[in-house]
Amino acid sequence: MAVPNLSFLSLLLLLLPLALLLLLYLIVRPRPTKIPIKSRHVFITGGSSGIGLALAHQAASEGARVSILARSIDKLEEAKNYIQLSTGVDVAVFAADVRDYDAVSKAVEDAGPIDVLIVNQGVFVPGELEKQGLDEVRFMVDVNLIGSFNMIKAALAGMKDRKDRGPGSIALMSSQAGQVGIYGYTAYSASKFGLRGLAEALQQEVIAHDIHVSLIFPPDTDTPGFVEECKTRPQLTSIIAESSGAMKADEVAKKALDGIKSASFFVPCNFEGLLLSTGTAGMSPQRSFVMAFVEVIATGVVRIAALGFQWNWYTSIHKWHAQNKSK
Ligand SMILES: NC(=O)C1=CN([C@@H]2O[C@H](COP(=O)(O)OP(=O)(O)OC[C@H]3O[C@@H](n4cnc5c(N)ncnc54)[C@H](OP(=O)(O)O)[C@@H]3O)[C@@H](O)[C@H]2O)C=CC1
Ligand SMILES: CCCCCCCCCCCCCCCC(=O)[C@@H](N)CO
Repeated sequence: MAVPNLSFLSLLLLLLPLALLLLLYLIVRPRPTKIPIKSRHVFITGGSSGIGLALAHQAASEGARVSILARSIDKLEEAKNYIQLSTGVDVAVFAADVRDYDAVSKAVEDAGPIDVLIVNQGVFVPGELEKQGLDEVRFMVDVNLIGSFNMIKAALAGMKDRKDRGPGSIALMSSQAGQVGIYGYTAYSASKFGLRGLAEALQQEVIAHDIHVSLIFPPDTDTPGFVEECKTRPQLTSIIAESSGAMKADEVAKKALDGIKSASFFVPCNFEGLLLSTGTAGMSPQRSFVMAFVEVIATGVVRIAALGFQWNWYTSIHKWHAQNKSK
């Protein structure tokens, strides 16, 4: 009697996950798709430094027509020369501040219709809110969040009008601090969490036009901006951010471009990022039925890991305060 029961049980154990996989395969929306890069117009904001420059270099190497936008014309020219020397590709440069809608509109108009828009510009001034001026708070929200609205708003009509030029992409550079709030990043995290709401709503609005939204979540990344940030970063911010290690700009750019090409909505960049994306999947769209399966199966365990990280971070915070009573 025990033998048929056992084989029935193992059959069930095999069939249940298969049935779940089949169900998820049938229901995941939007449907998976691919975004080609070669011979297409890739427009990158903040493309003169760090992650944006690495993205511009990578896209140019893959045969894209690349445009970069940032404020400083000197840094733009330097980036242009560097990419020209190492890939032979001539990159178009546009000097504009993303906070200036008219300037950004003019740049988009001059650049011509965009196939892949990478909204990557960002500023980060770390510090406890109590010590931070509201001008600094506004600066981060303006550049990181409102600047992204300006950019998308300026490019959207032209992108929808692509006709038969193939699927389009709008990618937003968030941060792991846009998935979990981190000490010293009240304004920065708020600006990056804002991008998630923007991205989720926008994806629903542009899917009928074959435009696909990606949200990229890098950990600390070695860039000129990061070197600057580290000069004033609170010790506790560094202690907590270290949980996810650090990456090179080229590594982040590669992950980001791969994520854009596979039209992934969430684009984590390292293993901790994969855990973080699984743990914060919530109501975000998921195109991959395999990743959806991982999310469904792993959510409980990942939540335990998340609580473990919070335990560790709060322990560090209490310890730090005990050792620095005067501050
Ligand atoms: N480095 C890191 O640790 C991480 C970075 N990120 C995010 O990645 C993105 C890029 O960061 P990173 O490469 O480190 O930054 P960098 O400071 O190295 O480069 C920032 C780029 O954005 C441009 N930029 C800044 N402000 C504006 C503005 N108002 N209008 C137009 N362009 C602007 C800069 O040029 P210019 O100054 O001439 O305008 C530059 O090209 C940011 O969104 C950041 O939040 C996410 C996670 C980690
Ligand atoms: C469920 C388990 C999760 C496990 C992993 C959690 C690790 C989170 C670490 C967050 C680090 C945030 C760094 C932000 C970097 C950044 O954006 C600044 N350098 C400014 O640019």
